[in-house]
Amino acid sequence: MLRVAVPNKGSLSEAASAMLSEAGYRQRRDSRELVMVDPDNDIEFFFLRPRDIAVYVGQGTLDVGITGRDLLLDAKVEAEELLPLGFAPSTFRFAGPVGDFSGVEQLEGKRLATSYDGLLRDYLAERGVNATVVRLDGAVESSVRLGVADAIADVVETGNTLKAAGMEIFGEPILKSEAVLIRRSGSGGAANGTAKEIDILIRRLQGVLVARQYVLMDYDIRKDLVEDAASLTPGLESPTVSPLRDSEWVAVRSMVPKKETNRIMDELYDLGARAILVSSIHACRI
Ligand SMILES: Nc1ncnc2c1ncn2[C@@H]1O[C@H](COP(=O)(O)OP(=O)(O)OP(=O)(O)O)[C@@H](O)[C@H]1O
Ligand SMILES: O=P(O)(O)OC[C@H]1O[C@H](OP(=O)(O)OP(=O)(O)O)[C@H](O)[C@@H]1O
Ligand SMILES: [Mg+2]
Repeated sequence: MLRVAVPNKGSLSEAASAMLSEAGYRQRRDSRELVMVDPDNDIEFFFLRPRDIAVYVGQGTLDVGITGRDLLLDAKVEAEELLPLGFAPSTFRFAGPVGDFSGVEQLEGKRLATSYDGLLRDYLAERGVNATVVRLDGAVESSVRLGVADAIADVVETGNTLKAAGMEIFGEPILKSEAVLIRRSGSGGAANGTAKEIDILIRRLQGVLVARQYVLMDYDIRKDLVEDAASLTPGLESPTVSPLRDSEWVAVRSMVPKKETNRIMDELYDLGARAILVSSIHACRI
């Protein structure tokens, strides 16, 4: 039975369970449940703190897990990313009181508060900056006002928390993060059964990602324009072209990135396509 770690609380929890449900796995109904078996899929879910998930997976206690890329790298464990999952995007950045800092080099000798000290120490060491790292559990934005630090390194999503604390970001982003599926490093040679189960999980999650990112587009076009139309909607492999009763025309079906739906419809219409229909993809295997 495959053992999978899922975030039990915080920014990743709901979206992770939603994605697993969409991929056809049973998820817990009560947020206090710590373990849940999905017998139909021969898989067991363990609901854990996202920060700890890398530790369990790194130790090999659990086969795979969902956590943040930033949390994975901060934990410094023997675990690696298998698949980015496209939710919980964030950036790990420096911030300080408005006007105080403009670059990382100004951090020499300063005190920096963060909840991600592993990530921050690596970054400072790579750039040869000597600063004191103050490890805090959360509400890091308050540390400067309260005199514990001169600047911070923290997760920024909308930037609203920083703004409310009278701070601004400076320097290049330290890390761009999102939720990721992880496994123990070098477990490519895992027991055959487990490797196969992990492959199925990955394929199912990829199916959800594609269903979320693509739509299905159908349209009719005159036969002589089909090559131009196909270059607008190349699809993943190649568009399906079917004959119509009117032999001058064909019907085309293709997958299109959801974000580009309207631009592509406009361009197809200008080209001469008609009856352009868009439908969502419920599930798929690529
Ligand atoms: N606005 C956000 N605040 C915090 N983490 C976020 C945010 N958006 C995305 N994330 C990502 O979520 C993960 C952190 O999840 P975690 O549950 O530890 O934090 P949290 O939501 O701040 O929970 P808590 O503060 O209650 O522990 C990281 O990978 C982080 O990059
Ligand atoms: O850029 P924003 O959209 O404002 O989001 C980022 C903020 O959200 C998180 O805090 P959280 O609410 O988890 O509190 P915490 O600091 O106690 O973890 C994070 O640590 C930042 O403070
Ligand atoms: Mg937090």
